[in-house]
Amino acid sequence: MLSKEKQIKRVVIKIGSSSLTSMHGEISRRKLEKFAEQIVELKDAGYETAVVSSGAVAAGYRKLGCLNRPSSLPEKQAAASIGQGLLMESYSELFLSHGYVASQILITRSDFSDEKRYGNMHNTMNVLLERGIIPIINENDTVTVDRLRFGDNDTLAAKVAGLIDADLLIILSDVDGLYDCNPNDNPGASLLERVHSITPEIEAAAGGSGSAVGTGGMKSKIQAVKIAMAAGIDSFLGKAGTENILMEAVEGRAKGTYFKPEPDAFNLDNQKQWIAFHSGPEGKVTISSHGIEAIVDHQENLYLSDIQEVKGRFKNGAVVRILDEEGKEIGLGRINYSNEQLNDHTADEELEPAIAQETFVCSRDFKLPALV
Ligand SMILES: Nc1ncnc2c1ncn2[C@@H]1O[C@H](COP(=O)(O)OP(=O)(O)O)[C@@H](O)[C@H]1O
Ligand SMILES: N[C@@H](CCC(=O)OP(=O)(O)O)C(=O)O
Repeated sequence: MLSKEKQIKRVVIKIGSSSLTSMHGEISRRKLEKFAEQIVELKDAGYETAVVSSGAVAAGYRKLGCLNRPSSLPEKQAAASIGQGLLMESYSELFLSHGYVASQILITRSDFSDEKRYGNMHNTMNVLLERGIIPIINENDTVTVDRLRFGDNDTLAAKVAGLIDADLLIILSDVDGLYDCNPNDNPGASLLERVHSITPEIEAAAGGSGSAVGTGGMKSKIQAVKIAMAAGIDSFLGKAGTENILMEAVEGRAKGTYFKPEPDAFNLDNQKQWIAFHSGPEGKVTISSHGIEAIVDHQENLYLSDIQEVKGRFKNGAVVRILDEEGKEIGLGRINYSNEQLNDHTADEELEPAIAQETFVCSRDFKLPALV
């Protein structure tokens, strides 16, 4: 179940296309209404809720003149540009009828890797949530480049959960949890009710999408849960459309799979999360064993005298990979000097440590590569 000591206040709810569409792949007003009603119940009970909603392509492709959900990227983007507005109109109307205001936030992958935009998203969402608004978030489909897309919204939802320090990430899908193998192909599959770490067996059990409208399948949900777990956030995966599923999920008694980070999971603050998951490290710095002792074992700052080798070009303030003498990565950190200052020995140690503890993330603790 959820951490006993954890008071759930802020929740991110992700709903997939397959849970908002009819048999023919178009948006189902009835499903949208039922979903909105459950969110209203959470709001009435005092929870701050952000919604990551798919469905823009589904809501728009018919009006674009396509008979079926398109498969080419330009057509999907065009369909999303029609559908996103319609989807928002429906959400706004449904929430307003219960006295709540919805807001739209469209995000691309690069918004997370740009630290300023990351900070702006963080501040905007905090204001909205604190004022009782319901942010409705989706990928900004019309402007995303294929290679840089989230594609599915599971990863986006996990990153949003980290961004706003959510207490729980709820992923609603067309399946009532994670099974030990794809239940669509295996009638005897068993539901896994509690998961404490994403093992290779779990990753192997998670297959692709079973529907024509879903994109990520269980694979992308598990990757998303991994990101949430690394940020110390509990997740729940359950079936959309189930009566009271949202309230039961926050109360820790819903049917589905609860993912609870291991007790030793590292709860990264916002700055460290950005360094760990969103920054693009720009260079490599090898440090001495004395430096490792300081920055890893004693949680102290790293000083210039412990830097042995510098690779790549970076400005002061960039995030770099930190390696030990054998070339093994020990973490990521924001370096206070440029590669030129370090190589030319023109850095002034008096001013700042090379890497401060507050801007260092140890690989041992977050257990994930950067830029997941
Ligand atoms: N181990 C598993 N447990 C549960 N579902 C699985 C598993 N492996 C693959 N799946 C598939 O993942 C699907 C859910 O993902 P997806 O279709 O992308 O939904 P959504 O639109 O909600 O994101 C399920 O319907 C199921 O077919
Ligand atoms: N951004 C897209 C979502 C893509 C998608 O299908 O995601 P999902 O159903 O969550 O696997 C849309 O709104 O149509």
